[in-house]
Amino acid sequence: MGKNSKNKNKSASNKNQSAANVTTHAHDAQSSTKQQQQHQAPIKRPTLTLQKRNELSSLINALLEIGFKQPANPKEEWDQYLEIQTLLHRVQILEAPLRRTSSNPTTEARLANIENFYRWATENGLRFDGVRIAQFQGYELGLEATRDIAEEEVLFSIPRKLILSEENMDLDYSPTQFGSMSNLKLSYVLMLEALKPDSFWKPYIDLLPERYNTVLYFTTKEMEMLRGSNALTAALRQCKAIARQYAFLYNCTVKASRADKFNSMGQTFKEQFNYDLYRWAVSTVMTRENLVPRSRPLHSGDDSASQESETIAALIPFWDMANHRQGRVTSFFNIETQEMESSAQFSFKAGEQIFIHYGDRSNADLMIHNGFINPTNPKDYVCIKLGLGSSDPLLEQRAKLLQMMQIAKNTELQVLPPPKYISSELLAFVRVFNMNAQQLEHWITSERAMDLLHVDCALETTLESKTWQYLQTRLMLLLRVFPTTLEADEEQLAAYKKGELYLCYVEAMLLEYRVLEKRVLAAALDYAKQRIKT
Ligand SMILES: C[S@@+](CC[C@H](N)C(=O)[O-])C[C@H]1O[C@@H](n2cnc3c(N)ncnc32)[C@H](O)[C@@H]1O
Repeated sequence: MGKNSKNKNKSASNKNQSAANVTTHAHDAQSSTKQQQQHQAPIKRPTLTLQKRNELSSLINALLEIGFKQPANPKEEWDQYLEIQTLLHRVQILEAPLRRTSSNPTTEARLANIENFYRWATENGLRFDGVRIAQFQGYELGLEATRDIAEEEVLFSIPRKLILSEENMDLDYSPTQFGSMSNLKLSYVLMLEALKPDSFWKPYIDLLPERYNTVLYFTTKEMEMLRGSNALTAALRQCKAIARQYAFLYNCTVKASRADKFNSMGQTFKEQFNYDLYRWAVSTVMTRENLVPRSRPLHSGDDSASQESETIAALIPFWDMANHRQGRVTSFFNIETQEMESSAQFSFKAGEQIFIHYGDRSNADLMIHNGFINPTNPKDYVCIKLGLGSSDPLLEQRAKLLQMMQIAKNTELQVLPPPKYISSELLAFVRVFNMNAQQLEHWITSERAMDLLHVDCALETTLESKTWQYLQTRLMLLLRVFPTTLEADEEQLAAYKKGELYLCYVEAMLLEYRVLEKRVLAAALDYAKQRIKT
């Protein structure tokens, strides 16, 4: 639920939330497109030879095998990533003839499709006032105020008919193995529509970027820039998960058994599906999705309250042209009108860019899933891994005390930017980690275990100093594993900003991300040092 929503008819629209299950209904728009489809002469598209298909099959098997292998250590994780990239590169070479020719390779080309988009969107119920889509340096497209706009003023409303979700999937002719993988289903729907020459959604798809800056588009050299960073594992896992999903989709569509039903579009999909198309669709979803309530309850007899609480991932044309600025969520799905509504989170002057707030996210999360970072992110944090040793004789007691504070014994905890530095859970974990048997016994039997979460909790001096010593050492080690120092990175970033050093968008983002992560760790390290002195 959106933090600023009190209206029970409005369902929140925070991009952070995860999505839900499958439905049995398709949109009206979808079925009319289906009818048109049946009367259409088939388009001649390139297909792959049997030999290439066989080669692809063995690459798919290799991707699945490595995709399910758990790496034993960071080196193995990195090596797996390199192996997956090599396999995907070979896949891309084999699939090259299937690549979609995009009508929108540049921002200017996207803009050339804008009149068509407006016509389609307004004919189908988009209402907007004082806003237009425009180009902005550093953002590609965004929303611009065409007049002065007051805070809270309604900017636009988008009807359900213009919202693309898994509900547009024709379940009679779709793979049954998708289960509750909402993002995968939405990506599948988007790919189907992108392959249809006369899709209802074509004017929207023609306005989308052709490629993205998400981790799926990083080269291995770019990924290497994250060496030493706490974001590396999450970035590698994301690439691995998407490679695995591609192989899974290949098996349940291209290599589907004869018993599986596919309509003519499904047949086209079987021939045309390729990794590049999936990477594009998944990145479109990752960078632009929002959550909306299902249009109909999943089970008959469900009331509107359950409809409201069950949300699914969706693409919302026009709304998804807005860029992010930290603030508050001001987009809601109005259950009564069945429209997505957005109001202004600040006042805007004519000509200014209108930003919306996507939700509170760390820079690592923004970089991995959205392909940008926020250099002044007040909600940033750096996740570090902590765990109790299995040979620790006090393991059970420590785990018990941690559990009393709802902290897992193997977990990731947050280092925060000033003025907080160390999250409550991180501090409590390190305190418990450094306790002796007597201290553990004392805190387990006391009713004040939660006090350990507070920085000013009264603790024995030796325990308090061991805690801050431990944090100091850990933070120092985290900074040391980076191949470059903070000072060297700061210098490079300054040179880039002065125009003395050329970096592409992703390289500059990665360099700045590294600087921001190191600044958070270095500030927390200074803080830990101060705590030791006092
Ligand atoms: C929902 S789309 C917004 C429209 C997008 N700019 C376009 O041209 O289609 C989200 C994407 O916009 C860009 N973006 C959004 N907010 C940004 C910001 N504050 N800084 C840089 N890029 C941003 C990122 O590429 C992100 O993945």
